[in-house]
Amino acid sequence: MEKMNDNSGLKKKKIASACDVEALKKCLQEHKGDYNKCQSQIEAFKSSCSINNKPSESLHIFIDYAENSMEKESSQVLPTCPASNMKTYTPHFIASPFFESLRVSGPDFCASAQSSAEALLNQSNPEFCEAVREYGDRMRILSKKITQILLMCLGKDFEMQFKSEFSSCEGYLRINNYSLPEKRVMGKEVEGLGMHTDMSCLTIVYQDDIGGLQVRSEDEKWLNIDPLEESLVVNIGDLLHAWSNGRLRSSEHRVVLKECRNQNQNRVSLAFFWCFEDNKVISAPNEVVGDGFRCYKPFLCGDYLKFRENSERGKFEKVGFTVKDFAGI
Ligand SMILES: O=C(O)CCC(=O)C(=O)O
Ligand SMILES: [Fe+2]
Repeated sequence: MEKMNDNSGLKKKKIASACDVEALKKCLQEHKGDYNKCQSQIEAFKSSCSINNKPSESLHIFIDYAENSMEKESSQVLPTCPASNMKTYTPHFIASPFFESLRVSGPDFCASAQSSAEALLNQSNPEFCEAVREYGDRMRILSKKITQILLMCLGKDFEMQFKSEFSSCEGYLRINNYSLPEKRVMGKEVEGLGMHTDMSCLTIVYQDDIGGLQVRSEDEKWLNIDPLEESLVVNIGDLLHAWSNGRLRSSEHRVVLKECRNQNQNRVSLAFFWCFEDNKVISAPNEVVGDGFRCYKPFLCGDYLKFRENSERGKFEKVGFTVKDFAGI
């Protein structure tokens, strides 16, 4: 029997601080990152450290607003529409005939949302601005926490790299709107967004209840990532893939437009991309490469983004260019 030696005779229970990740860290280290073996620590971490990810009331206003503003935009003739010159808006046919997207950038999500609202609708909307700010700020906090956990999974003391390598990361949000094709061939899948990897460290996706997101497994099978209430999807992007020398694998994914009961319903998703700053040189630290081969040449983050912007996009069955094409050795 354990000896109690403090005055009260009771062993004091360690109370988890706001975000005490020690237990999880220890478990992941002991089991070399195998999270299946750390379920109880993960549950404890979730309850002590998670932020409330349930889309708030204001987020619904924000999604409705985004849908309405994009419907208005897409019904206009693009060459005469002032917003068609807007760098933050991706109209139909750029990535896919059924996809359009509005970008809102940090660190000041509110200001960015405000200028998009003004350009799209010629009016400001404080509610929209506030909802985007709240969502963007929460996603930034969540991205940092997830990155810290991923670094722990790489091995002992890797989270020490967080401060020096990731502290200048910033995020941007894409509000994606997928319309459904009017004519459909039964049983034929329709491409909403072609196969691609994200140009981020990581991406956090909120999808509505329609579904359609698919991720390609290592053995090249497409897995449906079905919407789950109160859940977000996290993808590792190309920047973290290169920084970790391929140990954290960038996910190949796409969006399939499904048969839907209500054909008038659009699919909406919010993708938050957490990225290195443009002028960061991305080079896997020696500790990360270890005894293995270095797989990527050091490169400037902004140069990779330019390369992707100017190169062929992914198709339904073929992934577009990735960091392997740009910096692979
Ligand atoms: O709409 C989705 O579920 C995913 C969107 C996506 O992959 C992207 O915007 O990069
Ligand atoms: Fe993506």
